[in-house]
Amino acid sequence: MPFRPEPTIPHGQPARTAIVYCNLGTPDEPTAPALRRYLAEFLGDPRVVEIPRLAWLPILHGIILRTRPAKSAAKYASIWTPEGSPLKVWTEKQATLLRGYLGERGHQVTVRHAMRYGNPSIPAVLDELKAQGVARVLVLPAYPQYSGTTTASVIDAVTAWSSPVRSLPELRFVNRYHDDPGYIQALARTIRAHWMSHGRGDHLVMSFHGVPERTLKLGDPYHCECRKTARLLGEALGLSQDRYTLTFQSRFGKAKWLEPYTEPTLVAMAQKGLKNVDVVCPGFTSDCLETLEEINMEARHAFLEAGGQQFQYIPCVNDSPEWIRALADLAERHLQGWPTQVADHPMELQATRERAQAMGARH
Ligand SMILES: C=CC1=C(C)c2cc3[nH]c(cc4nc(cc5[nH]c(cc1n2)c(C)c5CCC(=O)O)C(CCC(=O)O)=C4C)c(C)c3C=C
Ligand SMILES: [Fe+2]
Ligand SMILES: [Fe+2]
Repeated sequence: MPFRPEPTIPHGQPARTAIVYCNLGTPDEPTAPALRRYLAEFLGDPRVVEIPRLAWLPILHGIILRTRPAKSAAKYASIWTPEGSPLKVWTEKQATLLRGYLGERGHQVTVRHAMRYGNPSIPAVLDELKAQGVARVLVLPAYPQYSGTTTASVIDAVTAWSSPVRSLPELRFVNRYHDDPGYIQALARTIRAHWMSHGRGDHLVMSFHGVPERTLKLGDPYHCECRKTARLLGEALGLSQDRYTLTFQSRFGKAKWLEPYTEPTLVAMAQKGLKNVDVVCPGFTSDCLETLEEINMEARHAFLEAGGQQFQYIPCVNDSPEWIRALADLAERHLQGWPTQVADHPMELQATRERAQAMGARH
């Protein structure tokens, strides 16, 4: 490891450093009331819908929250698992595995997951960590590409929590890792493994969550970062530019969003004679409604209806070892300078020295 030596902490001391791995959040149940609560919080966030509050809140509460919750609940019901929402299941699993990886590397850190909307909320997790005496918190969003709508909103939630707190832990934020080699390799390996076991289509569509086009004009780097991820992923897979296409999905509302849109692109491809397509969603680090329902159900149906013959959905990086290793590397880089390495136990050190001396080693 090329890292400089870090201060160590004695054995048996509580971990005073924490990582909060933050994802978007998901409803507690696939029901209209649970969806109403979740969507009210999500779509009430001024980072997500940038319409003046006075105009937006009556539309949100008077129209959208009367109709959308039931429709969205039916979609969630179609992907729900016995353990709950896929986004929740994967996010929890990723945090557990990250804790294990970092522990194996000798770091004494608490790893918790938190959700920007819904539960466990960012303030609830931070309150708990503070009560445990945690002195340093690394906030690691589950979003590789920075967007004001997602990453900055996580930062808002943390700073809103911190503003009434007198004695604050040290805080660090990871803003982006869209071009991180570990992330790109984890994506490339997931895709190659899928090709090896299921065969390869004639074209790869890389579908990212969209944002309103206006945010690009206002300086949001999201579009740029999606393009860079797509280019690096294409290079890692050895694909020429005509073998893959970058698209944007999940448009919300009437405004223009980033183009090209995923589903119309797939339909146009099928109409032009493309028979076999592979679709991957590199901006999503865990499978969720937007990948399992919107892509693997709705977009699949549209492609096949338009004349396509085979639609292969390639799952997200989820709990793949390459991805967890990439997350651990990323966390390790951002933890630098914080005392997280557990010192070797003095008794064990002594025993090792004695063994080495008995074997004739020179110190
Ligand atoms: C990956 C990054 C994401 C960006 C950027 C993003 C922007 C964004 N989203 C909406 C509206 C909705 N998104 C919804 C679901 C959803 N969005 C993301 C990620 C990003 N969103 C994920 C991972 C999910 C799935 C959550 C899950 O529970 O599985 C939904 C809710 C579902 C529905 O009712 O359709 C909405 C609404 C906007 C407006 C926006 C940027 C302005
Ligand atoms: Fe979204
Ligand atoms: Fe969607």
